[in-house]
Amino acid sequence: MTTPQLIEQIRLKKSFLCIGLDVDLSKIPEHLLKEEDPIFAFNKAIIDATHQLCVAYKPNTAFYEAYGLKGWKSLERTIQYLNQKHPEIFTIADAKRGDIGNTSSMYAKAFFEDLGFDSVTVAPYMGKDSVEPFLEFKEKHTILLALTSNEGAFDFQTKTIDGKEVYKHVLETSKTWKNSENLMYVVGATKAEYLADIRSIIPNSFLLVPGVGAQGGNLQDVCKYGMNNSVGLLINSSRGIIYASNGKDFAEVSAEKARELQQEMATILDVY
Ligand SMILES: O=c1ccn([C@@H]2O[C@H](COP(=O)(O)O)[C@@H](O)[C@H]2O)c(=O)[nH]1
Repeated sequence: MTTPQLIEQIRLKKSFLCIGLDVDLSKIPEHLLKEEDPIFAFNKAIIDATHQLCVAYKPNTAFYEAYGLKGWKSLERTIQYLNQKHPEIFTIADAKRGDIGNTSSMYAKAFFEDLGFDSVTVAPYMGKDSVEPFLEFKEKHTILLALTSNEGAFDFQTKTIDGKEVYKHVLETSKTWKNSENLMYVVGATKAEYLADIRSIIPNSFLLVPGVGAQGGNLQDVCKYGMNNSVGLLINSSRGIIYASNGKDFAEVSAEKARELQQEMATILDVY
Protein backbone atom coordinates (compact mmCIF):
# COMPACT_ATOMS: atom_id res chain seq x y z
CA MET A 1 0.00 0.00 0.00
CA THR A 2 1.32 3.46 -0.88
CA THR A 3 1.37 6.37 1.57
CA PRO A 4 -1.32 8.31 -0.39
CA GLN A 5 -3.57 5.21 -0.22
CA LEU A 6 -3.04 5.02 3.55
CA ILE A 7 -3.88 8.73 3.92
CA GLU A 8 -7.04 8.20 1.87
CA GLN A 9 -8.13 5.35 4.18
CA ILE A 10 -7.56 7.57 7.23
CA ARG A 11 -9.76 10.22 5.62
CA LEU A 12 -12.50 7.75 4.66
CA LYS A 13 -12.65 5.93 7.99
CA LYS A 14 -11.92 8.98 10.14
CA SER A 15 -9.48 6.75 11.95
CA PHE A 16 -5.74 6.40 12.32
CA LEU A 17 -6.06 3.42 14.63
CA CYS A 18 -3.75 0.42 14.36
CA ILE A 19 -4.87 -2.69 16.24
CA GLY A 20 -2.11 -4.87 17.65
CA LEU A 21 -2.69 -8.60 17.19
CA ASP A 22 -0.51 -9.82 20.07
CA VAL A 23 -2.12 -13.18 20.67
CA ASP A 24 -1.33 -14.96 23.93
CA LEU A 25 -3.06 -18.34 24.23
CA SER A 26 -3.33 -17.91 28.01
CA LYS A 27 -5.48 -14.80 27.50
CA ILE A 28 -7.88 -15.74 24.72
CA PRO A 29 -11.39 -17.06 25.41
CA GLU A 30 -11.34 -20.70 26.43
CA HIS A 31 -13.87 -21.86 23.84
CA LEU A 32 -11.42 -20.92 21.04
CA LEU A 33 -8.80 -23.36 22.29
CA LYS A 34 -10.88 -26.18 20.74
CA GLU A 35 -10.37 -24.70 17.26
CA GLU A 36 -7.78 -26.22 14.91
CA ASP A 37 -5.89 -22.89 14.84
CA PRO A 38 -6.98 -20.91 17.94
CA ILE A 39 -4.69 -17.95 17.18
CA PHE A 40 -6.09 -17.49 13.69
CA ALA A 41 -9.67 -18.04 14.92
CA PHE A 42 -9.11 -15.27 17.49
CA ASN A 43 -7.52 -12.90 14.95
CA LYS A 44 -10.24 -13.54 12.35
CA ALA A 45 -12.98 -12.73 14.87
CA ILE A 46 -11.18 -9.54 15.97
CA ILE A 47 -10.56 -8.47 12.35
CA ASP A 48 -14.16 -9.20 11.30
CA ALA A 49 -15.44 -7.10 14.22
CA THR A 50 -13.03 -4.16 13.95
CA HIS A 51 -11.84 -3.69 10.35
CA GLN A 52 -14.11 -0.70 9.69
CA LEU A 53 -12.75 1.13 12.72
CA CYS A 54 -9.03 0.92 12.01
CA VAL A 55 -6.64 1.45 9.12
CA ALA A 56 -3.89 -0.96 10.19
CA TYR A 57 -3.20 -4.20 12.02
CA LYS A 58 0.11 -4.95 13.70
CA PRO A 59 0.86 -8.54 14.68
CA ASN A 60 3.93 -8.56 16.89
CA THR A 61 5.83 -11.58 15.56
CA ALA A 62 7.10 -12.56 19.03
CA PHE A 63 3.59 -13.72 19.92
CA TYR A 64 3.64 -16.12 16.94
CA GLU A 65 7.29 -17.21 17.09
CA ALA A 66 6.67 -18.26 20.71
CA TYR A 67 4.44 -21.08 19.39
CA GLY A 68 6.98 -22.41 16.87
CA LEU A 69 5.86 -23.67 13.47
CA LYS A 70 2.20 -23.55 14.47
CA GLY A 71 2.54 -19.90 15.46
CA TRP A 72 4.27 -18.99 12.20
CA LYS A 73 1.44 -20.74 10.31
CA SER A 74 -1.11 -18.68 12.28
CA LEU A 75 0.79 -15.50 11.35
CA GLU A 76 0.76 -16.56 7.69
CA ARG A 77 -2.99 -17.31 7.78
CA THR A 78 -3.63 -13.94 9.44
CA ILE A 79 -1.73 -11.89 6.85
CA GLN A 80 -3.25 -13.91 3.98
CA TYR A 81 -6.73 -13.28 5.39
CA LEU A 82 -6.01 -9.56 5.66
CA ASN A 83 -4.50 -9.30 2.18
CA GLN A 84 -7.34 -11.24 0.54
CA LYS A 85 -10.32 -9.85 2.44
CA HIS A 86 -9.11 -6.37 3.34
CA PRO A 87 -6.47 -5.17 0.87
CA GLU A 88 -7.30 -1.59 1.96
CA ILE A 89 -5.79 -2.29 5.40
CA PHE A 90 -2.14 -1.40 6.08
CA THR A 91 -0.24 -4.31 7.63
CA ILE A 92 2.74 -4.09 9.96
CA ALA A 93 4.98 -6.98 10.97
CA ASP A 94 6.32 -5.80 14.31
CA ALA A 95 9.47 -7.89 14.14
CA LYS A 96 12.18 -5.34 15.05
CA ARG A 97 14.73 -6.89 12.69
CA GLY A 98 18.06 -5.62 11.32
CA ASP A 99 21.43 -7.33 10.77
CA ILE A 100 24.40 -7.20 8.40
CA GLY A 101 23.27 -6.44 4.83
CA ASN A 102 22.88 -9.93 3.35
CA THR A 103 20.96 -11.10 6.42
CA SER A 104 18.70 -8.03 6.39
CA SER A 105 17.93 -8.82 2.73
CA MET A 106 16.60 -12.20 3.86
CA TYR A 107 14.51 -10.60 6.62
CA ALA A 108 13.09 -8.18 4.06
CA LYS A 109 12.22 -11.06 1.70
CA ALA A 110 10.60 -12.99 4.53
CA PHE A 111 8.25 -10.18 5.58
CA PHE A 112 7.67 -8.37 2.27
CA GLU A 113 7.80 -11.14 -0.35
CA ASP A 114 6.96 -14.38 1.41
CA LEU A 115 4.43 -13.14 3.97
CA GLY A 116 3.32 -10.05 2.03
CA PHE A 117 3.28 -7.42 4.78
CA ASP A 118 3.18 -3.73 3.79
CA SER A 119 5.77 -2.84 6.42
CA VAL A 120 8.16 -4.18 9.02
CA THR A 121 9.68 -2.63 12.13
CA VAL A 122 13.49 -2.45 12.06
CA ALA A 123 16.06 -1.60 14.74
CA PRO A 124 18.52 1.13 13.61
CA TYR A 125 21.38 0.04 15.89
CA MET A 126 23.46 -1.66 13.17
CA GLY A 127 23.24 1.36 10.88
CA LYS A 128 22.76 2.16 7.21
CA ASP A 129 23.79 -1.14 5.58
CA SER A 130 21.48 -3.03 7.93
CA VAL A 131 18.42 -0.93 6.96
CA GLU A 132 18.95 -0.25 3.24
CA PRO A 133 18.05 -3.82 2.14
CA PHE A 134 14.54 -3.18 3.55
CA LEU A 135 14.34 0.20 1.81
CA GLU A 136 15.08 -1.41 -1.57
CA PHE A 137 11.48 -2.67 -1.57
CA LYS A 138 10.00 0.48 -3.07
CA GLU A 139 6.32 -0.37 -2.55
CA LYS A 140 6.95 -1.30 1.09
CA HIS A 141 7.62 0.66 4.28
CA THR A 142 10.40 0.27 6.81
CA ILE A 143 9.44 1.46 10.28
CA LEU A 144 12.57 2.41 12.19
CA LEU A 145 12.64 2.42 15.99
CA ALA A 146 13.36 6.04 16.97
CA LEU A 147 12.17 6.66 20.54
CA THR A 148 10.46 3.65 22.02
CA SER A 149 7.67 3.59 24.59
CA ASN A 150 9.47 1.62 27.30
CA GLU A 151 11.48 2.89 30.29
CA GLY A 152 14.67 1.42 28.80
CA ALA A 153 14.44 4.02 26.00
CA PHE A 154 16.30 6.31 28.44
CA ASP A 155 19.26 3.88 28.66
CA PHE A 156 20.55 4.73 25.17
CA GLN A 157 18.05 6.56 22.95
CA THR A 158 18.02 9.85 24.89
CA LYS A 159 21.76 9.84 25.67
CA THR A 160 23.80 12.51 23.96
CA ILE A 161 26.55 11.93 21.40
CA ASP A 162 28.28 14.96 19.83
CA GLY A 163 25.77 17.25 21.56
CA LYS A 164 22.71 15.45 20.19
CA GLU A 165 20.45 12.70 21.52
CA VAL A 166 20.83 9.29 19.91
CA TYR A 167 17.21 9.20 18.71
CA LYS A 168 17.82 12.50 16.88
CA HIS A 169 20.90 10.99 15.22
CA VAL A 170 18.66 8.10 14.10
CA LEU A 171 16.12 10.49 12.57
CA GLU A 172 18.62 12.84 10.92
CA THR A 173 20.99 10.18 9.59
CA SER A 174 18.28 7.85 8.30
CA LYS A 175 16.80 10.75 6.30
CA THR A 176 19.97 10.77 4.17
CA TRP A 177 19.74 7.07 3.21
CA LYS A 178 18.78 5.85 -0.25
CA ASN A 179 14.98 5.37 -0.62
CA SER A 180 14.42 7.12 2.72
CA GLU A 181 10.96 8.12 1.46
CA ASN A 182 9.96 4.55 2.43
CA LEU A 183 10.77 5.20 6.09
CA MET A 184 8.32 5.57 8.95
CA TYR A 185 9.35 5.79 12.59
CA VAL A 186 8.29 4.29 15.93
CA VAL A 187 7.76 6.86 18.68
CA GLY A 188 6.14 5.75 21.93
CA ALA A 189 2.94 7.46 23.08
CA THR A 190 4.59 7.67 26.49
CA LYS A 191 7.14 10.08 24.96
CA ALA A 192 4.64 12.68 23.67
CA GLU A 193 6.72 15.55 25.09
CA TYR A 194 9.46 14.72 22.54
CA LEU A 195 7.13 14.89 19.53
CA ALA A 196 7.53 18.60 18.74
CA ASP A 197 11.31 18.12 18.43
CA ILE A 198 10.81 14.94 16.42
CA ARG A 199 8.44 16.70 14.02
CA SER A 200 10.99 19.48 13.49
CA ILE A 201 13.38 16.84 12.09
CA ILE A 202 10.92 14.63 10.18
CA PRO A 203 7.87 16.82 9.47
CA ASN A 204 6.41 14.60 6.75
CA SER A 205 7.04 11.02 7.86
CA PHE A 206 4.43 8.71 9.30
CA LEU A 207 4.90 7.74 12.94
CA LEU A 208 3.79 4.42 14.39
CA VAL A 209 2.87 5.25 17.97
CA PRO A 210 2.45 2.34 20.40
CA GLY A 211 1.80 2.84 24.11
CA VAL A 212 -1.73 4.19 24.42
CA GLY A 213 -4.01 2.17 26.66
CA ALA A 214 -2.11 -0.49 28.61
CA GLN A 215 1.14 1.56 28.76
CA GLY A 216 -0.57 4.80 29.79
CA GLY A 217 0.15 7.03 26.77
CA ASN A 218 -2.37 9.76 25.99
CA LEU A 219 -3.99 10.08 22.55
CA GLN A 220 -4.71 13.82 22.84
CA ASP A 221 -1.10 14.67 23.71
CA VAL A 222 0.25 12.56 20.86
CA CYS A 223 -2.08 14.25 18.36
CA LYS A 224 -1.36 17.74 19.66
CA TYR A 225 2.38 17.45 19.03
CA GLY A 226 2.65 14.60 16.52
CA MET A 227 0.09 15.30 13.78
CA ASN A 228 1.21 16.73 10.47
CA ASN A 229 -0.66 17.92 7.36
CA SER A 230 -1.45 14.34 6.33
CA VAL A 231 -2.25 13.25 9.91
CA GLY A 232 1.02 11.29 9.85
CA LEU A 233 0.14 9.05 12.77
CA LEU A 234 -0.78 5.41 13.27
CA ILE A 235 -1.78 4.96 16.88
CA ASN A 236 -1.45 1.38 18.08
CA SER A 237 -3.37 -0.32 20.84
CA SER A 238 -3.02 -4.07 21.38
CA ARG A 239 -4.03 -5.42 24.83
CA GLY A 240 -6.45 -2.54 25.48
CA ILE A 241 -8.55 -3.70 22.52
CA ILE A 242 -8.06 -7.41 21.95
CA TYR A 243 -8.29 -8.48 25.61
CA ALA A 244 -11.11 -6.17 26.67
CA SER A 245 -13.16 -9.33 27.34
CA ASN A 246 -12.22 -13.00 27.41
CA GLY A 247 -15.79 -14.21 27.26
CA LYS A 248 -17.84 -15.30 24.25
CA ASP A 249 -18.47 -11.61 23.54
CA PHE A 250 -14.73 -10.85 23.11
CA ALA A 251 -15.01 -9.67 19.49
CA GLU A 252 -17.95 -7.31 20.15
CA VAL A 253 -16.23 -5.86 23.21
CA SER A 254 -12.99 -5.38 21.25
CA ALA A 255 -15.04 -3.49 18.63
CA GLU A 256 -16.53 -1.29 21.38
CA LYS A 257 -13.02 -0.41 22.61
CA ALA A 258 -11.82 0.21 19.05
CA ARG A 259 -14.86 2.41 18.41
CA GLU A 260 -14.10 4.52 21.50
CA LEU A 261 -10.63 5.28 20.13
CA GLN A 262 -11.91 5.77 16.57
CA GLN A 263 -14.53 8.26 17.76
CA GLU A 264 -11.95 10.20 19.73
CA MET A 265 -9.85 10.28 16.53
CA ALA A 266 -12.83 11.37 14.42
CA THR A 267 -13.42 14.29 16.81
CA ILE A 268 -9.75 15.26 16.61
CA LEU A 269 -9.86 15.06 12.78
CA ASP A 270 -13.00 17.23 12.66
CA VAL A 271 -11.26 20.15 14.40
CA TYR A 272 -7.87 19.51 12.79
O1 LIG B 1 8.30 1.34 21.45
C1 LIG B 1 7.59 0.36 21.26
C2 LIG B 1 7.68 -0.43 20.14
C3 LIG B 1 6.81 -1.47 20.00
N1 LIG B 1 5.86 -1.74 20.92
C4 LIG B 1 4.92 -2.85 20.66
O2 LIG B 1 3.60 -2.32 20.48
C5 LIG B 1 2.66 -3.16 21.12
C6 LIG B 1 2.02 -2.41 22.29
O3 LIG B 1 1.07 -3.22 22.94
P1 LIG B 1 0.04 -2.68 24.07
O4 LIG B 1 -0.61 -3.93 24.53
O5 LIG B 1 -0.91 -1.72 23.40
O6 LIG B 1 0.85 -2.03 25.13
C7 LIG B 1 3.42 -4.40 21.54
O7 LIG B 1 3.40 -5.31 20.47
C8 LIG B 1 4.82 -3.89 21.77
O8 LIG B 1 5.80 -4.87 21.61
C9 LIG B 1 5.77 -0.95 22.03
O9 LIG B 1 4.91 -1.15 22.91
N2 LIG B 1 6.63 0.09 22.18
